Amino acid sequence: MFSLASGVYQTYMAPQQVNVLLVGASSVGKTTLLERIKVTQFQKQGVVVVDDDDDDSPFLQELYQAKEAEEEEEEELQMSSSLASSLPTSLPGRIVSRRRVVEPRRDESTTTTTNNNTTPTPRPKGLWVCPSPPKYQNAVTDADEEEEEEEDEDERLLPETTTQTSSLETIDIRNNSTPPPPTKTTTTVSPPSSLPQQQQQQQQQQQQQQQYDLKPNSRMLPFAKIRPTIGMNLGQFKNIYGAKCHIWDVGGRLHNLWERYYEDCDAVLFVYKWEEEDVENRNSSNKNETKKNEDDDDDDRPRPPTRQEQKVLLQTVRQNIPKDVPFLIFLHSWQSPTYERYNSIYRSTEPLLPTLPTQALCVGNAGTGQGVRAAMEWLLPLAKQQQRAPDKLSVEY
Ligand SMILES: Nc1nc2c(ncn2[C@@H]2O[C@H](COP(=O)(O)OP(=O)(O)OP(=O)(O)O)[C@@H](O)[C@H]2O)c(=O)[nH]1
Ligand SMILES: [Mg+2]
Repeated sequence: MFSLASGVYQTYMAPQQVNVLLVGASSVGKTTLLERIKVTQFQKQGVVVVDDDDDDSPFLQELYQAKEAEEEEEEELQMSSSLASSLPTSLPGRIVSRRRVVEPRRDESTTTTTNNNTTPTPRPKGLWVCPSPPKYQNAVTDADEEEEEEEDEDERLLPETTTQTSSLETIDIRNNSTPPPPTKTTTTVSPPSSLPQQQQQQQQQQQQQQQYDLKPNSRMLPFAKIRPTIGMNLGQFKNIYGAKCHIWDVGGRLHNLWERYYEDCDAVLFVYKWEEEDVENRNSSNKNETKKNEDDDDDDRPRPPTRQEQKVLLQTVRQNIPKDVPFLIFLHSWQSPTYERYNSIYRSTEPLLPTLPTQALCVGNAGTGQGVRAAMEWLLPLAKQQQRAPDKLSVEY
């Protein structure tokens, strides 16, 4: 009888569970992103579903307006560099996705070109640069949001001076043949004293920057407490966009074990660290200094990955994930991505741009939370939808 009742509950009433695989090269900020997600305020229910055919939907009108405004600002920027200071310094997040495809209206693109003898920024054909709705632009202050796991909450509210160590549940996957549920827990957190003081101060300053979509009374784990992942960190969330969500943050150095998760995941969040200058150039031009920094640093992190290394990893994961599984690339920019830099980011990352409706690209910053909510808002509802009707979006354009 009990099993019958539980079966009925599981089938009709229990929230859908979505397993998200969080991968990317070593030290690109995956665990930091997971920590940020823990303190981000999400909605419990699904979000507005964008109907691409409905030109009159308020969401699309908002997009058109945002695009017009953006192009006007681009023109002004080109005309006078002094105007740059009046632009917003940062945006909460943008998503490029084949799913929200709207061809630009002809009249819009022509107005931009005629007035100024300047060519508008080329956009990849059929792609939309989608800004987050304005309601996300300020940190959310709703007080009625229930918390997730109680234990998570306790950890976040610990005072900064606490000596308590573990806040990340890490699972050693090297000898396990299957992913969760967790079988072994180890600690990845160590006291911040192992980092040089100057570095700690810099990281603290970084974290004191504006925070986006932070849950009331929450504070993110300091960077200094985030250690390299040897195994897998499991993030469990009771309700994000109406789904029970498990996030599997698998360490970058164990990338040959990622494949164990491919079959069981419902969505992939690939973190790609974006920097103006490729690490490869920086390393070769400044080898001595890098060596010195490595010696100073007690952290046992490998050197940051080059663009090429990240692309190879990305390609490998993409090839092995079924096309109907939502795949979001989180372009992690450690400097808060500013308004003016978005276009250069998109241009220099063309190979990362989505080719399927189930793929998207989002620029963000795990340190400040910029873009994090937008990313999850795209990923989770789509993963839920795909679980129900897997073939709906898997057709190639
Ligand atoms: N300034 C800044 N530093 C960051 C940010 N995200 C991560 N970091 C730093 O980068 C370090 C590495 O980040 P992790 O989140 O551990 O990277 P990871 O991808 O999980 O690395 P592995 O576990 O080795 O695969 C952190 O300890 C932070 O010091 C960010 O948004 N801004
Ligand atoms: Mg990690």
